[in-house]
Amino acid sequence: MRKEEIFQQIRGKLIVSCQANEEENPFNPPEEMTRMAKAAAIGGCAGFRANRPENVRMIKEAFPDKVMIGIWKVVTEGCDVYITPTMKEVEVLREIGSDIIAVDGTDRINCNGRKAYELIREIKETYPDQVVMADIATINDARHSVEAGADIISTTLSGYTEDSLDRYALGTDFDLIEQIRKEFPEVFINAEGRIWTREEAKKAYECGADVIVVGTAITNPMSITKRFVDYIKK
Ligand SMILES: CC(=O)N[C@H](C=O)[C@@H](O)[C@H](O)[C@H](O)COP(=O)(O)O
Repeated sequence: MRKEEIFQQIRGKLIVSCQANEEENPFNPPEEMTRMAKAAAIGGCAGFRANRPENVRMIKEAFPDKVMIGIWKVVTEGCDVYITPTMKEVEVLREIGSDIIAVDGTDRINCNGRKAYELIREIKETYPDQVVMADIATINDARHSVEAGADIISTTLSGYTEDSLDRYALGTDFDLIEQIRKEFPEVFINAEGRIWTREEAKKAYECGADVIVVGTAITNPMSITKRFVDYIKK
């Protein structure tokens, strides 16, 4: 899919992140995750975000016309960067039908000793037509990622990096969406991370997002249950 076509298909819509990374999660097998994706498709989502080749492949095969954001989380000891960290993962995700590939766009040091956002430039130099989403945590990350050539800036990592940990408790990072929109009026923004309600989804758009990704609140019954259980215990 071409970039313009992708943007047109997802602008103003909902993308559902279909991930069940915990071993004990009953939706962990790709067949189960694809079933979850089917439910999201029937509900009207415009695309998916999926982790690991087996999930990306199976969901894309089931829904070839919907936009797929492919990621591959690889955890390396002693390294904070885990979302699609190197070209090796990028090559595979491209092969199996990721319309968009999301990578870490922070300035943290990757397992290969380079800053994470530098991978964006490498992807764009090797595959100029590949649409790249930069998962960032701060406005500084957004600056680096835009300069490196990212097509989409996503708030995914706000609240999860050392320099943004204080954002976690605040829920969706609306301030960051606004900051990015103000500084980069033309950039395509994805709001992602801790969107739990329809009101928050709407607000993300009002703050300047072009698209939103919702994960846990839709596709993780384990976390949804725990949230209720913890709350009524209080
Ligand atoms: C920080 C990190 O690794 N985020 C991941 C990125 O793919 C996923 O674990 C999230 O579920 C996804 O971003 C959607 O967010 P939420 O589940 O909050 O709607």
